Amino acid sequence: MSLHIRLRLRRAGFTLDFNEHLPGQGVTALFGRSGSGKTTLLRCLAGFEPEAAGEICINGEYWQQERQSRPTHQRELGYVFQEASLFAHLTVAGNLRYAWRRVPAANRRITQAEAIDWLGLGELLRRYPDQLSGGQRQRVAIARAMLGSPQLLLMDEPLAALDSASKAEIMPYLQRLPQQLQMPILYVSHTLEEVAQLADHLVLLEHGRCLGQGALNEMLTRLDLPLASAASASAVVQAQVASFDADYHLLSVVTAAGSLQVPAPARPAGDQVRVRIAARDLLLAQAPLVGISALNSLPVTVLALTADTDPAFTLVRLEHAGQPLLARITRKSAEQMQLAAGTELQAIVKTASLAG
Ligand SMILES: Nc1ncnc2c1ncn2[C@@H]1O[C@H](COP(=O)(O)OP(=O)(O)OP(=O)(O)O)[C@@H](O)[C@H]1O
Repeated sequence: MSLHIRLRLRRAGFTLDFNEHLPGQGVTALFGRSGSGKTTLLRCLAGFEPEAAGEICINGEYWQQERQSRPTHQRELGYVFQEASLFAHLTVAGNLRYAWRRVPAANRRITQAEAIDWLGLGELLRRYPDQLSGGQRQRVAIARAMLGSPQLLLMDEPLAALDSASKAEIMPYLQRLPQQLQMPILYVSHTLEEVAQLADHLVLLEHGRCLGQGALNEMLTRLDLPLASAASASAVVQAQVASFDADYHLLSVVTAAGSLQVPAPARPAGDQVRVRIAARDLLLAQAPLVGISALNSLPVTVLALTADTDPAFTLVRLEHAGQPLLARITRKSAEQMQLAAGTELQAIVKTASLAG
């Protein structure tokens, strides 16, 4: 199962030149700054850019092979835009039914009841789009895109137009989608927090080219990419909820090699969560410390070091039970501690947060 995308599109002052194999399942984030070509790549996949040359093969099906290119309506895709474009004259139920009816019965992979349940639309079915909040409209747009039973779901910054409360409301629905939907999702974003919450895989775009792609945490902590020196640089590790301390509002989570206490609301034991550890929130010590306020300490090994873009700092890539972590410490400390690949240390986590 994979997506093979080889595309070239020339415009005045910009060339998209992309040639990658991407995972055929889960959420792949297309990340990069404004103008890096994220939307252009999605538009080529959707068949909106007739000038684009190359090859698009989606889990074994060719949508484009050099000069042979399927028109948009023959590409089984769902497209969710920044702003939901619902039919204003139809209720939520009507919008969903419209999408569902367009798919021949034999090709339907999702029922209306599933889409309504997965996006929490039960209470909204009789409303018209102008009676919905921005976040609700976007949930309907996602359900409608899913009901087209696509082979590929394209999402272009679906949260960008929402305020932070609406973003927080919609996020849990998005986080559950990959388990519910058996279809790959390409998700465009320029917000690292959003990517940390949602993506399994990350493609980094710059000037229309792919700078690198890989599993989320691998990419976030690679020292040769600009992600590691971003102000919000962080690692995201997989963990399981063990317990909740209601007195202190701390969630105990277990990672592969130890537990962490994370300030977060209650979650049921056994839930899989992502824990985000910002590079600036890691302190490094040569031996376990006692009598400090940080609650979490992890044994780590230095994998590599590099200069930060700020000359006062050094970026350190660490490994903790096979998971890469990232620390941003002063260059002076790195020199005084004589850090080098292979050095064993304790990483003191000042604070960690749940990413989902
Ligand atoms: N219709 C168009 N005609 C000509 N140039 C375009 C057109 N649309 C986009 N571009 C240019 O193509 C480049 C890539 O734009 P694109 O919208 O794909 O970037 P992006 O990474 O999605 O950016 P953003 O995050 O701001 O949406 C930019 O230089 C942009 O100015």
